[in-house]
Amino acid sequence: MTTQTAEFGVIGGSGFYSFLDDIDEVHVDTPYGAPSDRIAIGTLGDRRVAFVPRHGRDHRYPPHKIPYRANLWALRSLGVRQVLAPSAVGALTPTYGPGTLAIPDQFVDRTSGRAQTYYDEGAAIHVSFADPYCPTGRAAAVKTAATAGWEPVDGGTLVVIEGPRFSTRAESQWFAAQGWTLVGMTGHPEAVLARELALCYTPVCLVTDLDAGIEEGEGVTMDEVFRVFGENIGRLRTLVTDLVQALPAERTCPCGHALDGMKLPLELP
Ligand SMILES: CSC[C@H]1O[C@H](OP(=O)(O)O)[C@H](O)[C@@H]1O
Ligand SMILES: Nc1ncnc2[nH]cnc12
Repeated sequence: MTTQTAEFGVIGGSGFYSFLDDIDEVHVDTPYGAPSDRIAIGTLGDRRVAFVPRHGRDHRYPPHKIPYRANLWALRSLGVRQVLAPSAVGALTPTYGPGTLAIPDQFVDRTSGRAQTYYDEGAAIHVSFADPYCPTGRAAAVKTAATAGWEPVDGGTLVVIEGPRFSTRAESQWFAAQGWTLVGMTGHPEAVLARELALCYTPVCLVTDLDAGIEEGEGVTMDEVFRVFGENIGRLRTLVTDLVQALPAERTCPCGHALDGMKLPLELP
């Protein structure tokens, strides 16, 4: 068992496999198996930060096979209470071109078959989830990005598809017709598992492509996602670095109270 602790967690997405310079790496085991990779722990100013790449450093886990439960559990067991979740997403509206930063405020789950709860035996636990993301984290992300000159899209709905394939044009047009604005593959169950552990969770979405329903070429490709992500990784890293330091150390949001009064069937780490 490690003696290392961190209060802030960052879960890196596609193309975001490392963070922080001077790190200790720890292996953390959980009742849900091993996380996606070793967890890197380091310091930003006076903040202790733990980083895990959700697909693994070698991108070995496709979105439907990511050990989401282990990742969130491991972060909490290190002391993490606030999680930032950078992610590559497609846009469902042509006004959000590649390179757009978006901090959605809602998501729609279109995944299937993923383990999405810690509470599947021993007691029925139902967390509130009307607003899936931390209000403090979202506000800080919007403000930090705007201050850095990267005006973000504040709000919108991320539809999370099962993948690993990208959407058909018809699916994509249907998503857009619902009023949903972004599409990704990892936002669920990551956000709800964070809520089930009473963690704050803030999405930081980088648009890498216009999804199939609005782009006129061959459709989204993996190469395109990685290329655009690579072009923006510098400013995304800077943003996440600034954001960790901008977040209040003491939580006043509702996230930490998600389990108040509930008789949990398991002991949280
Ligand atoms: C690499 S193409 C699709 C892949 O990219 C996104 O990953 P992440 O959310 O971890 O940045 C998307 O959700 C897919 O998993
Ligand atoms: N168009 C897209 N659909 C689903 N996930 C994505 N991640 C990045 N771009 C995406």
